[in-house]
Amino acid sequence: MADGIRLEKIALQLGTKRFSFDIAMTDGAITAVTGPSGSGKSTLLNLIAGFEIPESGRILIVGEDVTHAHPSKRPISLVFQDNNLFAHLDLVTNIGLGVDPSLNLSREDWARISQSLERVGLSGFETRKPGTLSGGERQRAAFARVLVRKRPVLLMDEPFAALDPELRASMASLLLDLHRETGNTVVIVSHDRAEVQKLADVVVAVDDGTIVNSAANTAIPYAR
Ligand SMILES: Nc1ncnc2c1ncn2[C@@H]1O[C@H](COP(=O)(O)OP(=O)(O)OP(=O)(O)O)[C@@H](O)[C@H]1O
Repeated sequence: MADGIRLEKIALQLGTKRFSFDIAMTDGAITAVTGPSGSGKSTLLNLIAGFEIPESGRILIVGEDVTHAHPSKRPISLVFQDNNLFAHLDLVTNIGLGVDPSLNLSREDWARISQSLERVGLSGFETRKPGTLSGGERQRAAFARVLVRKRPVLLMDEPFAALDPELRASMASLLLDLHRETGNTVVIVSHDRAEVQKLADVVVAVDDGTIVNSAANTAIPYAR
């Protein structure tokens, strides 16, 4: 199968910590990244997103070498722990910027933005600024932006960590719906075993700055 994301002989040092990654993630699959705290899971996502540049090696996304490309030039959407929402802008504007950075949006685009807020349970929050939301609401707003952006690659770092179990499960189902609709390549860092089982096609284990295991999720796929 084609590679959605490929990290070829990547080497990076941050402070005293050395990282080396060499892995191919299948196009159109959901890859869960697991491992102990401090093992390098976020660093792996930061490399793919372009927030860290490797000292050597190459990063390819859907076949294109993006090793030195600016994060905004990579075909990815992100839901990271800090949500990447602009504090001074309301939610519809934050999500609208995800569709078009110059906010040149059609009536249909605005309708899709409202629908995405509705899908994550944030109807009526359109004019709220991120600072007035709870941590879980901010995570859901960041996910609403992903729903309208529809990029081929989605990177998520503990996206639902601040949510209670019920909401967490419903956001995981929404992620699966999006994945089935778009066939996107998803990389999700998660500590939640049930979530990994439910979502992942492949589970990658990171330890001490490198990948120590990569295997198909043994959960019965039809149970997803
Ligand atoms: N800019 C930096 N300078 C120095 N050390 C760093 C830097 N960024 C990350 N590290 C270190 O690299 C290691 C891996 O960090 P990373 O955030 O990738 O871990 P993680 O597996 O995502 O952890 P967690 O599950 O706790 O979020 C940690 O020991 C961290 O302190």
